[in-house]
Amino acid sequence: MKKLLVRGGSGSSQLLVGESIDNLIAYIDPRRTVIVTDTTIEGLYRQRFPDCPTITIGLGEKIKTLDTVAKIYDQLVELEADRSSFILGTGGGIVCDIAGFVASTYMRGLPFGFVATTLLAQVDASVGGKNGVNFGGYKNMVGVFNQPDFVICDMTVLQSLPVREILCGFAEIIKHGAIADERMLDFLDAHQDDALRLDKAIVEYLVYRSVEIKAKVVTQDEREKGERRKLNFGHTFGHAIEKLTGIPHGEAVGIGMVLAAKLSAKMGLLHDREAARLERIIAGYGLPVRPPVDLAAMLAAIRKDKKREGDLIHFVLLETLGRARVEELSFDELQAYMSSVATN
Ligand SMILES: O=C(O)C(=O)C[C@@H](O)[C@H](O)[C@H](O)COP(=O)(O)O
Repeated sequence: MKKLLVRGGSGSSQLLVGESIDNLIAYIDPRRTVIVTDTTIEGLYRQRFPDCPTITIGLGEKIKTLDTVAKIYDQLVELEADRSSFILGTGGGIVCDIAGFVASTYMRGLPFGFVATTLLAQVDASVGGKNGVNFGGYKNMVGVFNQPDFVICDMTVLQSLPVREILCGFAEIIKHGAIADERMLDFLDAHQDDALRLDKAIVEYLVYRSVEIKAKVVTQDEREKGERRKLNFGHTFGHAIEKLTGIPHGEAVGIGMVLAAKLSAKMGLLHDREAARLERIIAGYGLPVRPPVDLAAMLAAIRKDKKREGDLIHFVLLETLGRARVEELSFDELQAYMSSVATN
């Protein structure tokens, strides 16, 4: 097991890559813990959870709402959870986002930790202290920055994931390579088959390296005033596509990264050959690369993005593979560049 640390304003978070869920008891006091999980994880791992009260929520992005949050508050009241309680979010990104938000707001905040059970949650969603829910159909519109005490990433639980879910995790891994480490892209290229069959050593390296990149950025800029914006590479188009089509987050981010790389090339930053290479890597990991909706619809959805300030949007571009930069673009500029970018 390898440990990393995220230092944030609200405290530090220990990231435990390769730790087993069977050692959970070393990190919590079961008498004070309430587990928040979903029906799939409860079915698969209930026997391995410590004996604690458990709140089980449904599945899918549609339940990531304030209604679900309110239902969890009701159950916490029922369980007489108080300020000495501890919330353990056990599941994928949706469970972690909701559980972290509930823990951060119930009685003005309880301590919490995560067991991240999907590849996407291990490399991204559970790390960095962004906890929140969707509102009005728009992604993560209501939330807080608040670090979990710990995140456990147990590699063995990944074996039970559906293929489509695993591929979504690879989208965020590729993103970390694209913004911060070209050698990681080389590695992803060279070890594609082993990575896709979840070879333990290969995947553990990719999870560790992703978390290392993310932990460094978040420690520098927890509240996303500058450097952290780069972690949103591919997410401006990605969130728009996710809202418009309902396809899974990682798939939408894969398409969003292809579009952002093409935009970077159109703006004279990234070489066309590099944009094409990134697209090839994304496609090689079984992810879609063409937007299933037209540009006008995506731009309309982007107008509601959190990164918009007036008529400007902070857009993450690539200068080269492994190096990102954030530019303020007006919607007119974005439309002008994108209308000459091939999207089919
Ligand atoms: O942690 C971050 O910061 C990120 O932007 C990582 C993203 O991959 C992640 O999906 C994040 O939750 C998106 O945040 P949002 O603020 O754009 O909703």
